Formats: sequence, structure tokens, C-alpha cells
Amino acid sequence: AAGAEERELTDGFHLIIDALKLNGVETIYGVPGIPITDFGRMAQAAGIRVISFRHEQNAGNAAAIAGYLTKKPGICLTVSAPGFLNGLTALANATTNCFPMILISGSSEREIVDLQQGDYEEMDQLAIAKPLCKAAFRVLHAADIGIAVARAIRAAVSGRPGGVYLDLPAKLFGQTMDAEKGAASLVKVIDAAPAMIPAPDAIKRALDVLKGAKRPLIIFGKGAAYAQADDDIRALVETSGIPFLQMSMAKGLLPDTHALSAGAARSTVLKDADVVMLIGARLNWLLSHGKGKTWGDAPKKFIQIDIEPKEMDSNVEIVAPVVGDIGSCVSALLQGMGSNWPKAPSDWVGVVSAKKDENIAKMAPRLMNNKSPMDFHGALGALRTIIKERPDAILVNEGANTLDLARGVIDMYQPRKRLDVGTWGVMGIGMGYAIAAAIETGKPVLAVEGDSAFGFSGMEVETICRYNLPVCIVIFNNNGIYRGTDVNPAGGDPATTVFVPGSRYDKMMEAFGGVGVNATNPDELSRAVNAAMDSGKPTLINAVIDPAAGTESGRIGNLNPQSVVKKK
Ligand SMILES: Cc1ncc(Cn2c(C)c(CCOP(=O)(O)OP(=O)(O)O)sc2=O)c(N)n1
Ligand SMILES: [Mg+2]
Repeated sequence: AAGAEERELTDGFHLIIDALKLNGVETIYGVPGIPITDFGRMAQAAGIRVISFRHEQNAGNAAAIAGYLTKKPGICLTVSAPGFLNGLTALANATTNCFPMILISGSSEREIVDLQQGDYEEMDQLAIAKPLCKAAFRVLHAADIGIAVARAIRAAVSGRPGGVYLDLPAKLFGQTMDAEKGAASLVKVIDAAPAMIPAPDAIKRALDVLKGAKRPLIIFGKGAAYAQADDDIRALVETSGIPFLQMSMAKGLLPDTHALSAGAARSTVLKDADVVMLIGARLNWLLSHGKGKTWGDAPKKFIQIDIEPKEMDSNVEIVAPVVGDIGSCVSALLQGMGSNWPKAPSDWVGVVSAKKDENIAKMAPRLMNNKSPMDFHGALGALRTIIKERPDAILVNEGANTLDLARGVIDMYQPRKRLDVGTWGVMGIGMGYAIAAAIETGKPVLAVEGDSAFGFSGMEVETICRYNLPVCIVIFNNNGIYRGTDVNPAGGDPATTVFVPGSRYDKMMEAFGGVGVNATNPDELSRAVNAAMDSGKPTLINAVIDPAAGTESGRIGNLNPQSVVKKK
């Protein structure tokens, strides 16, 4: 009616942006397209950094590792159906690895999907996402956006972190509502990841078991790195004097060179320890499920610290389960230990350190070889020195030999600096992780990639150049998967595991204005990496590796089924 003042309106676009900003979201990783192109533009205009990728899987991996590094959910934004599906691998991988991320996908309208009337990119995305992630929500009304974003954030970071799917049908974005009511509907999440305090009797039980140990061992998993309780974790090791193992992404929680690090004596400590305290490490395939020849015949007692009660007894009996967040559990253990806790028996510590020194000495000469073409150890020896000199660089690593050998050769000195294929051993994390590591930390990134592994996300070298990120990619080019020498006995096509001989990946980086280098020996490799680290320019180094140097599936060839049937 005349004179009625114009009520100010807001809409879905603005409410989603306001809800994300209200909850501290600073970056979105995604790929534009219907129905979220304008949303991405408006988020960028509102001051959120929107990083556009060439494939949603890489954007999702970036969001996942951003969550791991910051403890705030990484945000991945995709179009409906195919874009959503491309993001799902990263969402499932994040959930498997306990990285907090939210996959936000545009979707088609419920009424058309449910009648299967053939909408643009029609798919029941919510139903498909549910089994693959920790939680999944759909929003139909603008007034629900605030609570939906709050639920998604809390689900992603509380308890055991993981992937959350948020489904936004296209019509939601344009829905308008009264601006005041809209603002009132937004929720700023309070204490999204509440501390989970362990029960005092659980702490006492654990310490009683630990006190009786003759050959104790602590194993840190990436959950311990995620906790960001670094000082207490270091204090736990140094107060108890107990040797420790760090799973791949936990490396650097304490320096791999620490006197009590048992990394180079892994098989000895797993076999001979009598009490094993797991901290944010699951007894899954990476630890041979806590049984079998890896663990020797001597009876073992397991203490386990984990935020997920259901994790206990998953593989073997846990005599002292400690349920809670790792920070709270470790500080409670320290309090219980007091100041005169007896150090681990010196004979055991002596055995471990002697075995470690012996293994390190055995490996040393292999790291010095300067032959060309390089073998893995010669190339890794050069990179090992560079990480030692540049401990705050972030190392991204994937491949088979390139992964398994780098894990043992390249020592890490600081927490959360080694980002790799994690629990699933998934190839393709490389460029997404490298981009997010550079964006979230501003630190130089060294991505050490098998040539096959790089291929899964290699198109993102353009993304790296577009944002001018300090990423140095080293491709271990052995011409193939595991090695480059397989031959097809039937003749004709190349073998299934080889690539174009003599390929030059460095030319790809030059195509987009970055620096490309071809390195045929460790000195050239070393010089090129140092130049990249000093310049901060996007760089790709094609490290020529002897095609015969690798072994099938690196260190996990035993997982491959083999045919026993002789061919007729
Ligand atoms: C998504 C995906 N696809 C395929 C694999 C199988 N796979 C593949 C394809 C690897 C690549 C090994 O070749 P590379 O060139 O990256 O490394 P090396 O030649 O140095 O061993 S390692 C591995 O487990 C996987 N783990 N993940
Ligand atoms: Mg290879």
C-alpha cells in the first residue's frame, strides 16, 4: 500500500555468504558453473578468497587438507551432478582421513528429481553423498540457511573430524526474505569442536599399564598432528623417555632426528615392544591390524587414545582405552605422570637407538650416489638435505616408490609439514594439497610426485601459475607406474604401466609461464629446487630417474593378488 516503507530484502546468495563469513570462512575451493557461478563471483566480491580449479577432485582435496591444517572446515564448491560426483572422491577421502571439509554443491529441484522428470543435471545428490561422508544436509528454504551452515560446520569439526555434504538446490539461491529476519536466522557456531575430557580412571588405568612396561613404544598417528597439542606431545615423550614412531603424516611432530625417534628401527620396535600406546593412530592396514608377523609373537598390551569410542578393540584387544580429544588426553596423562615418572628402561632405549643408528648407517651411502640417470635414493638424498635446510617448507608426496622411499629418507622437523596419500593411499592428492598448503600457510611447498601420481591432477599447474603460488613440483620421471621397463608380451600396444619414454613434464609448467627444469643428476636437482624455493616462483622439475629403478607397488606389493593358474 502507498507509504508502506520498502522492507529491505536479502536472498539465498547473500545468506550463504553471510553465514560462511560469520563463521570465519576465508577461502572457497571450487569450479564454477550452473547453478553456482554467480554465487562464486558474489563470494569473491564479498571478500572471500575463491580459488578456481580445473577439476573438482583437486578443489575437494584442497578443501580437505585446508581443514587438516587449520582445524576449520575447508569449503569445496561444485556444480550439480558431474561436478558433485567429481568432488565426492575428495569428500570420501577426507572422511576416511578425518579431515574436516564441507562439499557444497548446487543441485536440481526436489519436485523434478523426485518425479524423475529430467532436470538439468538431475541427480539425487543427497542420497548418493550420505554413505560416503560423516553428515549430509539439504536446504530448501532461505530461512534455514543459517542453521544448515552451522550444522555442517559443527558436524565437520566435532568429535572425529570428517567430510560433510551440503546440498543447495538452484532455486534456493534466488529465494528472497526480509533482510532483518534473514540476519537473525544466521548462527555463529559456539565451541564447534568441544573438548572431550577423558575419564580419570581411564587415565589411571593407562598409566598403570605404561608404568609396568619393560619395552614401551608410543605410536603417533596424523590425529596427533591434527590436534595441535605439539608442546604436550613433545613433553609426553621427553618426560616418559619412551621411544616413538610417527606415522607418515605425523612425522615432524617431534623431529625424525630426535634421540627417541624409532622411525629407522620400525620393524624392531613393532616386534619387540611389550606395551604400545597409540595416539591418534588406528590399528588399520598401515599397522598390519596390530597382529601377525609384523608384531612378533611376544604378547603385547595396547593403550589407545582416540576421540572415537568405537575405534577401541577394532582389531585387537585394547587393555587401556582412553577416549577423548588428544590434547585433553595427553595433558591428563602428563598430569598423572607428575615430575618423577620413571624413564623407560635404558636397556630397551639402547637397543632401539643402536638398531636405528645401524639402519641409518646402512642407508647413508645410497643417498650419496650421484649417478645419472638418478635412482630414487640419489634423488631423495638431495631433497632430504633441502628439507633439513628448509624445515618450514611443506612436503607433499605421492606415488609408489616415490612415496614409500621418500617417507623413510626425507626426515621431517616440524608438525603438519608432510602431506601425503594418507589412509587410503589415494593417488591424485598432489596438486590440490600443494595449492591449499601454499594458500593456507604462505609457506613454500615442495611436491615430490611419481610421474603417474602427478598425472591425476597435473592440469592444476595452470592453477598454480594463475595464483602465482610458491609451489615447486619435482616429478620422479621413471617413465611409468612403479618403473618404466614393462613390456607387452603380445607386442603391439605398450605395456599397461609405461609412459612415453623421455617425456618432459617441465614443458607443461613453461606452457603457463612457470619455470621448467630438466634435472639428470642430484646436483642439478638440488640447484633447481633451491632456486625455486628462493624465488617462490611456480616451478616444475622433471627429475630423470632410471626406468628400471622401481619395484612393483613400492613397499606394499604384498597386497597385490597374484594368479597361480599357469597359462595354457
Ligand atoms: C586413484 C588411484 N588410482 C590408482 C592407484 C594405484 N596406484 C598407482 C596408479 C600408483 C602410481 C605409481 O606410479 P608413480 O609413477 O606415481 O610412482 P613410482 O613410479 O615412483 O612408483 S601407486 C598406486 O597405488 C591409486 N592408489 N589411486
Ligand atoms: Mg613412476
